[in-house]
Amino acid sequence: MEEVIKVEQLFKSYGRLVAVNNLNISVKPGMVFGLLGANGAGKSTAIECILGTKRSDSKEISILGMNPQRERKKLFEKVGVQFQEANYQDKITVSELCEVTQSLYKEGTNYIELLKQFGIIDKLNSPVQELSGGQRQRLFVILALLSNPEVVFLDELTTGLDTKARRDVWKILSGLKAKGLTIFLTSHYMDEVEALCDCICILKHGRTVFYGTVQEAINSSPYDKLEDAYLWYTEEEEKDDEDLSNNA
Ligand SMILES: Nc1ncnc2c1ncn2[C@@H]1O[C@H](COP(=O)(O)OP(=O)(O)OP(=O)(O)O)[C@@H](O)[C@H]1O
Repeated sequence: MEEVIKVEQLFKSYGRLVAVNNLNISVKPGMVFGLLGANGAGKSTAIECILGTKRSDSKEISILGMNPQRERKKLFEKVGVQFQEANYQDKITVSELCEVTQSLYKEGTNYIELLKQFGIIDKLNSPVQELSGGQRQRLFVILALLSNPEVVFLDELTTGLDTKARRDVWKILSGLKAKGLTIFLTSHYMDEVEALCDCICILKHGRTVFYGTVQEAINSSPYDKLEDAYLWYTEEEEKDDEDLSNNA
């Protein structure tokens, strides 16, 4: 297969607000792809449209060659999704939530091993509600990996994690990538993007303002650090707009 994720001319609006405007994405097997942009740029909307959980207009959207709306059940055996907040029963424990989630899939992976890798094995019998924000975040990444997926979508992967936990998550994901996992992530942390992403797309008000590698993003900007280049891409248009209005 040439592309694990293919998106052509994706448009999504909420009433008069155009949240995603002509988005094109191509993710090859084993690649880590990062969708970046400020709050409200359209990242979560784009992910939901790609996964088919939100309706959109597009020329084509496919994951592993399948249409996410038409081939939902088959597709979700092979696709992991990390939710920002999962729905779970009040008193459910970590092991119970892992069991319930795993039971949704034909093939599963060893969640005990994942809990160990992600450093929350001591919480096995704790209610999910009693986990700290960072521990819960790690649990949601684990849940996304339980089906032993070929591709995983991670929305704001390490938000709320401490420095060591972030590094640990990066290491685990790099290991999974080495085994062939394709990863689609969103992140607000440029160090994370530099550590993980082979290709990035920067959105601004739903439009793509940069698409390419981290190095290309830096090279095409006046800066030599990704964070500065990223801010330049996301702020430049506003400067132009201001110039235009000043000259008007
Ligand atoms: N259900 C909705 N109805 C109306 N507008 C929405 C809805 N969901 C999102 N929006 C708007 O669409 C735009 C894109 O939102 P989206 O959540 O996709 O951004 P994001 O890039 O994921 O932001 P963040 O980094 O804050 O998570 C925003 O202006 C948001 O207010």
